[in-house]
Amino acid sequence: MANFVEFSGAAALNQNLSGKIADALRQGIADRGQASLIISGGRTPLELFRQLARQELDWSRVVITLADERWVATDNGSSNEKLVRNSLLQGEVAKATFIALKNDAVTAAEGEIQAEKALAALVLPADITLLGMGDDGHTASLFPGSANLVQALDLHSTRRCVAITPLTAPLERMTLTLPVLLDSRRIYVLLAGEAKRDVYERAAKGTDQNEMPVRAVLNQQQTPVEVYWTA
Ligand SMILES: O=C1O[C@H](COP(=O)(O)O)[C@@H](O)[C@H](O)[C@H]1O
Repeated sequence: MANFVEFSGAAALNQNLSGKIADALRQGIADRGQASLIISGGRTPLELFRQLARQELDWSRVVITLADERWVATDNGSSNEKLVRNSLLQGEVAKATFIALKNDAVTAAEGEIQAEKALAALVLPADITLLGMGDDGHTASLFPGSANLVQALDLHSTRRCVAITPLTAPLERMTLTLPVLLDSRRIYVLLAGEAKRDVYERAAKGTDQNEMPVRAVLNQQQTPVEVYWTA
């Protein structure tokens, strides 16, 4: 079960979490010569990414990828890659290796094979996986009730990514699969606002992963999960 940590404000949370992520990456570099970081998009992590970009470490030894991507052009305002390029992959962090999930295929389903090939460069286990959560209980792009959710949640699957068409949100997506998301030394779930806290509490009580896929991350024993929340 996840450990819930409440902060007095976004500034305190972002300062704490950017420091923890940077420390974990430094440790990965010291122990193994390289580190890997899986991050989410959406609105919540923007300021965290700006603070993380100021952390001093050897970013050239870090591989970064997204937990999920919306299948839009990378200059589209909904692109998670665009958000990450503008907020995190700046200055020294531009030396990191970034693995994009979006490619030139017209649909995410058509882009799966190419995205799988790109993800072969992702060193697992990741040092840190940073996830968010939607009001519908999705995390990454594991959306409730979506057609490919069973494949994406399959812990025995060797697939690294799966195309998803959400029922509860616009845009086709590419998501990392559950076994990849859990193949991490530590997972942080970053939440802001009372509404997300309510959703989290509902998710933490139940077991149906099809209804709230974030439960597959919260209710597992494989990987330590910290839920970082602020109003
Ligand atoms: O669509 C997405 O939503 C979740 C949550 O986003 P937020 O805007 O509420 O922070 C995000 O974690 C995911 O990466 C994104 O693609």
